Amino acid sequence: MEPIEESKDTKKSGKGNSEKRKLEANKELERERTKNLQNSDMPKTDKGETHIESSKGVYEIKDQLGQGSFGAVFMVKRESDRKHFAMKCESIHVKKQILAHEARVLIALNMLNSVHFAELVDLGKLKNRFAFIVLKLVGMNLWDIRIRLPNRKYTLNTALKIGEQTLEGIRDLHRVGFLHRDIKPPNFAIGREEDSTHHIIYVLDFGLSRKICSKGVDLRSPRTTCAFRGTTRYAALAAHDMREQSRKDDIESWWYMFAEGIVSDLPWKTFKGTDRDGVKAEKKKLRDDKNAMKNLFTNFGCYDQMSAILTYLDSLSYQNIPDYDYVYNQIISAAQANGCSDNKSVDWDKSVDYKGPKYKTGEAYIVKQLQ
Ligand SMILES: Nc1ncnc2c1ncn2[C@@H]1O[C@H](COP(=O)(O)OP(=O)(O)OP(=O)(O)O)[C@@H](O)[C@H]1O
Repeated sequence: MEPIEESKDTKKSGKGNSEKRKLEANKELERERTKNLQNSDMPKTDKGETHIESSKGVYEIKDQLGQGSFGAVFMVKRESDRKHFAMKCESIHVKKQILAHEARVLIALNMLNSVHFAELVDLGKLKNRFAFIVLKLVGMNLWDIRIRLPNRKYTLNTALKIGEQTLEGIRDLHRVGFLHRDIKPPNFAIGREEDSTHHIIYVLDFGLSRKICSKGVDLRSPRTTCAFRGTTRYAALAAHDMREQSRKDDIESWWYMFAEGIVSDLPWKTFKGTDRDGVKAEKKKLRDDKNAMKNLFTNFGCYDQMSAILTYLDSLSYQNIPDYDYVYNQIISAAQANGCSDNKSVDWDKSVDYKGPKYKTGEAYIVKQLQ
């Protein structure tokens, strides 16, 4: 699989080469040590630790679904009703504990009743080992779906429907007062056929999310400088410039992800995650050189709309709340121009009409009672 070059949460260093190498080697050792500690904190199914208990119920650990810097994610079965869920476990040896933060974001989102977020069903702790949250189980992520398609390409109809749902998901996250700050295809997944949610797209992973609203304040004041947050390929220009991100920057990252869904290969596809300046230059070129934008989208019949969205996003400043409905209307305009009807099937389920959720226009931008 072609990996997405990651570049998260780092600061550029002005150190000399040998010092840098030494630092890197030490960091690598430390990472290895922490990873071993973290692994030993996780449930030990091979040693008979097959059940995890919370105050609400008992979960049998089935398969491991994924691993991250935090610990691991398991598929579990709830004993009481034999339903399957995902259990995300965070070792106590993780330096930056984020699970409690993720749980807070999910609780706010569950109150919103948006379809785009996995329900948080339980949470708990195993003393001196790990904390866990239990979530609705979702299906394949958008990255894995695309790279399994012929020529790793979505049809335009599918790319536009994904654009519509992911935009709505991000808007809803903003409505409860959080930025995501790591918008990328692996952080969105479809639901599962078993519970008929496989046409719904869910937003995952709130590890880098940041609370931007508090009582009576629609947006926190920006810090003068920030560490880079996000993934180079999809990072907004503000993130490249180490500036504070706001709602518009999540939507700019969404634009790069959306554009990739349409054309498959972004001009900076082969750049390494560490080459942030190179990627930034390519992103700037899309703005400065009309032909670059034209060449990217003309064959896909949506140059006007993609160009209009990016021009609009670039006109926004830190404080502005984006007009999500305007962006959505551009997607609809592209769909109409290219004969993509509302129920035309999507690439991951070709045999039936599409029955995914429709974007709801006119929603309140900020849900005050959730702040
Ligand atoms: N609700 C879920 N249902 C099914 N699988 C899940 C669920 N949540 C997470 N996973 C799986 O676990 C993996 C890691 O989870 P998640 O994306 O939340 O962690 P992460 O913080 O992104 O990890 P990383 O450190 O790699 O960024 C996902 O890629 C996915 O495969």
